[in-house]
Amino acid sequence: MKNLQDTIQLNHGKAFPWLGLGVFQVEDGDTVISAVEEAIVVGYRHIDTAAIYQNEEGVGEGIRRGLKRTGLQREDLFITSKLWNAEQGYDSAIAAYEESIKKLGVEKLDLYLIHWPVENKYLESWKALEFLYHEGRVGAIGVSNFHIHHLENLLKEAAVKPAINQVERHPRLVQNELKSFLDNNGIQAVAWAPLMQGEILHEPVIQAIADRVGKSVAQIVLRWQLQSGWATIPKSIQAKRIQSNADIFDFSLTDADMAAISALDQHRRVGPDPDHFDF
Ligand SMILES: NC(=O)C1=CN([C@@H]2O[C@H](COP(=O)(O)OP(=O)(O)OC[C@H]3O[C@@H](n4cnc5c(N)ncnc54)[C@H](OP(=O)(O)O)[C@@H]3O)[C@@H](O)[C@H]2O)C=CC1
Ligand SMILES: O=C1CO[C@H](CO)[C@@H](O)[C@@H]1O
Repeated sequence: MKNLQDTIQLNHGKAFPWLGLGVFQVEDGDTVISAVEEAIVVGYRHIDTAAIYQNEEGVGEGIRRGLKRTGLQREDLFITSKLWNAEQGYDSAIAAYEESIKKLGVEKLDLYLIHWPVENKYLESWKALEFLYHEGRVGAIGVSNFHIHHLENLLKEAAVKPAINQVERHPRLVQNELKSFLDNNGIQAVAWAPLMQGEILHEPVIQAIADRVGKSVAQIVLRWQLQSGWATIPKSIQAKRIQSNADIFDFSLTDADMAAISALDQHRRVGPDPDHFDF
């Protein structure tokens, strides 16, 4: 990937940007409106939200303002939202999708994800997402927080393969086994908490690479994500960081840098393990 507008061809749906803006814990209203608008102005083309973030209305307004300022069209952007756990099931998933697009003020989403693999519910929810996809009401469908065993179970039943699996991934949780499984099945890997929600930003091994390359630790970590084949969605509400997190296309990490960062793996999560999440 050479620039911020570079994309990945998913197994279905439209071209998917390598880098997007995440908006978890971003307050609805002015804060999320400004962050989304700023991101679009500096060149982001993907916004990742979820019903549970309770900011879809502000995200929609930020998108409209960003489009106005840049002269871009809705189809130039990639918008993702997610089905919350309480709404899993066939009819409830369809109703939740309708609610999300209404709040965002868009005709359809480019990608709708099952947020967590709620046991005994996610297969039924997937059938609802397949229905929306076959009807042309959503551009692509995918999953989030699915372990290999959830995916194996889903793939046995699915008529449409998930386009992506969005999971926690950073230098303390490298997820190589899952990545190989996704590669073998043509499913794109997407990293959430790519900066470990800030926890990885003082790591000396990465700091040394950052000093040598002349980039920040955050930029090195985000570059490591992309160079290892993971698309990603860092969150920031600060204009300078939104900008600098996207300024990662003018350098490359060496194989030794990549290996040194991956060697920091401790299989450590900042979020819940999908197998033990209290739904
Ligand atoms: N599918 C799922 O279950 C989940 C999905 N997600 C998605 O992934 C996105 C990213 O993950 P998230 O949990 O937000 O964590 P991130 O790893 O993106 O970290 C965000 C934190 O890092 C700070 N930060 C961002 N950039 C910099 C920088 N350059 N220098 C220093 N600090 C920085 C932010 O603060 P500030 O804003 O002040 O800059 C914020 O506190 C979410 O926003 C959401 O869209 C997240 C969790 C679960
Ligand atoms: O995306 C996420 C962030 O918000 C949720 C909780 O409120 C998490 O469960 C989820 O993974």
